[in-house]
Amino acid sequence: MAESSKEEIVVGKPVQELRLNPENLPKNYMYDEGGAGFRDALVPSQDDNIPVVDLHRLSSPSTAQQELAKLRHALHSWGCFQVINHGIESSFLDQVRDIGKRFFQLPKEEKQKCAREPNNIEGYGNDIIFSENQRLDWTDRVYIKVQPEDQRKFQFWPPNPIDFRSTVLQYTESIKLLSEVILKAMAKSLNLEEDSFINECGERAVKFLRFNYYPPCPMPDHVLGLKPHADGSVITFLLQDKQEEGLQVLKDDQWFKVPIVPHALLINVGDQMEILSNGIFRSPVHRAVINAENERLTVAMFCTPDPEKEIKPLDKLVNESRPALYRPVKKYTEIYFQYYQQGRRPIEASRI
Ligand SMILES: O=C(O)CCC(=O)C(=O)O
Ligand SMILES: [Fe+2]
Repeated sequence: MAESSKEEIVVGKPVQELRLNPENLPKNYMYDEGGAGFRDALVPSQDDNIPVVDLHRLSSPSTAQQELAKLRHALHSWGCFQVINHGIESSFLDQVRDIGKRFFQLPKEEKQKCAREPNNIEGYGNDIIFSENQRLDWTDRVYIKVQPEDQRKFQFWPPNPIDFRSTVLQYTESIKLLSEVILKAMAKSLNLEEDSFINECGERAVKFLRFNYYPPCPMPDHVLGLKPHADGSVITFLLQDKQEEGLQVLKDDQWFKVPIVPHALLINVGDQMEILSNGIFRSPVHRAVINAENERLTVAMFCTPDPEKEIKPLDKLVNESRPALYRPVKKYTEIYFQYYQQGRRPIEASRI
């Protein structure tokens, strides 16, 4: 087998095409050890469920403290939470899912118009293949940088569906506002100045949007939609599929199913937030499983700092009893994908 390199060695076929030939699934998609285990994850108990944080309660003086305590607990124990009453209309969230689904239904030639280029993640495509023995994910994607505005590369944005661009722009604005509310609340939950995390991200903070499309798979017990990973972001907003579950999160060495909460967005702590919070907030390892019958589509918005900013534990969270647990990092997104495709966690390189 070839050693893993930093160059893409071959551009793989779309997963949507592979599924039409189930007898010949490439071995890189197969996990022999899978068994029914992949899809039999635990359901969180009522007493220790993935917390649901209500933004109305968070902004109302009589309930704010209780909700902040819930948020802090969520970020420390699960590293994720579902947010409700976030102000984004459910019908608009449906529209965001819908433009994604309609894109993946287009003919191949139409989708190829915004195909990613070798060694580049932006555009329509799937895993970058760095080595022959790399495990591959059963997913096709559209991955685009949506902020800062002057870094948008519209050649990688689908020209079809016709309302793709306007919907994405509106969604980006909504998430930008919501992310500020969430980052302020996260800072307050640690008794920090409310702009602490926002300032660390900088005025030229970067947001990536990714549509993850998981076609039905003939071997769902031996193939993963997305291999175990933690996000490289500060925080990630995940709009789940309306019907199909598939996301699992690792806690105390066990996989738990992440339920679908109607109208909610799931928020994940990313590695750069784990570093900023000096490990108080946990960037959780998660994965996506698939099924034989139905497609699944999710939309992830990764909020990341200006890559020129150095990210390190906030001074106020470092003291004698809790020394800095991470070295400073810069341009984390660039190293992230190399590690990801090797099934490794880039945060290990930063841990002291
Ligand atoms: O599709 C999912 O459920 C998970 C997506 C995810 O983890 C990601 O895009 O990083
Ligand atoms: Fe993720």
